[in-house]
Amino acid sequence: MERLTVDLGSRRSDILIAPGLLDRAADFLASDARNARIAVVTDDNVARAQLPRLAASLDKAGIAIDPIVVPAGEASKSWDQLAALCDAFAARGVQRGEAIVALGGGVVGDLAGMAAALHLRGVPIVQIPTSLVAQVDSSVGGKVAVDTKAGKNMAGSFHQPRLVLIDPGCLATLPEREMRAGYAEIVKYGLIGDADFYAFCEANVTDIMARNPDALSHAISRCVAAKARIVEADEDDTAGTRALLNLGHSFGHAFEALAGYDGALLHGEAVAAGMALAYAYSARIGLCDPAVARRVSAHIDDAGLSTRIPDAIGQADSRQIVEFMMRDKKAAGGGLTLILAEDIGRAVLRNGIAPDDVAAFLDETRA
Ligand SMILES: NC(=O)c1ccc[n+]([C@@H]2O[C@H](COP(=O)([O-])OP(=O)(O)OC[C@H]3O[C@@H](n4cnc5c(N)ncnc54)[C@H](O)[C@@H]3O)[C@@H](O)[C@H]2O)c1
Ligand SMILES: O=C(O)C(=O)C[C@@H](O)[C@H](O)[C@H](O)COP(=O)(O)O
Ligand SMILES: [Zn+2]
Repeated sequence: MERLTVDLGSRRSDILIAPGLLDRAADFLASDARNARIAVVTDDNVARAQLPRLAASLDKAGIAIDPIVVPAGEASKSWDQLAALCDAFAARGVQRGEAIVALGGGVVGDLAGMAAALHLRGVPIVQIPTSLVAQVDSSVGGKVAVDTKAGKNMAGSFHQPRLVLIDPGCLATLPEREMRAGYAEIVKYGLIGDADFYAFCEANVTDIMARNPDALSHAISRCVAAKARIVEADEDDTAGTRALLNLGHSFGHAFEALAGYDGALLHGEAVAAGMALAYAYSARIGLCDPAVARRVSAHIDDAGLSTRIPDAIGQADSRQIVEFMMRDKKAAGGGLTLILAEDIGRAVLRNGIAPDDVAAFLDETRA
């Protein structure tokens, strides 16, 4: 079993990674139960595919689950579901110090984490990520949020998990499309700061997608270790270090908002296109070699992900895309703030980018 930590003193997270870990989850959760019960937030897909494994492990330890099941999909990252979860915690009498377990993908993790941050002004959260996005990215680092009319994750907080249990075996039941979407966040870690890992991705994309245990475990642990170091350096995303994890997200979040959170466009798909566009724009302004941008685009394409403005945004034009991008959480001062790139493994934060220039660039990519 691999053990990693996000060392933030009293907000420290322990991260355990091992195939089969879900079947041993009770070994790590016993202290979180009260009156031999524990509240588990999940979604309806994961309730079918993976909850029975968690329940069996806890049952052996004499602990019963109080399942709270939300509908699968991004639409659940809403004010309504957040309020319903807070009410459910209150109805179950969840007390301070008693941890909530989030079993699922990034939607469940972000939503349950947000509700845990609010209930009684904060109860501990244990993340058990079951999607690739969640295992390589969202379960670590404490960003929790819901989507609002203004855009993706516009109301949120930081609520570090006490514990993250990552069982790559959970991915056996994850649909292919979700695996591909998760791969986008894996590639991101190579692009922002680790050219060797990016080369590993290029060479091993087929094995990762095929859920080859060695390739998958290596990718998960490299991403989680990288994220742990970034979060330790800049937990609250104010120093410009954590912002690099947002590569592709300014474009991507705008696409998701315009597509409407109905499943037509997944987060990872939006980020994949956003990363290709961030590199293409970097080449356009002379920040990186156009050959580098083409290499990134070719790899994203090889992984079965689109590098273009998604059809799911319908009739929305470049101005509307840029309007959402202006509301990005990274925005500071005038103009757009984007994560751009000088090379593979060298992402940079840039402020004051002219919105008109980005709109013109987007128009060109559509032509
Ligand atoms: N907090 C962060 O740092 C962070 C990082 C990245 C992404 N996110 C957020 O995460 C969300 C995307 O996460 P996601 O891609 O996991 O989406 P998701 O939670 O919707 O999960 C994807 C789909 O796979 C299903 N699923 C999950 N695990 C499964 C399994 N083992 N077997 C069968 N089906 C399974 C889910 O039911 C869902 O239908 C977005 O809202 C994004 O903004 C947050
Ligand atoms: O953990 C982070 O920091 C990230 O940026 C990881 C992203 O993959 C993730 O999608 C995150 O939720 C985006 O954060 P936001 O602050 O842009 O909403
Ligand atoms: Zn993301």
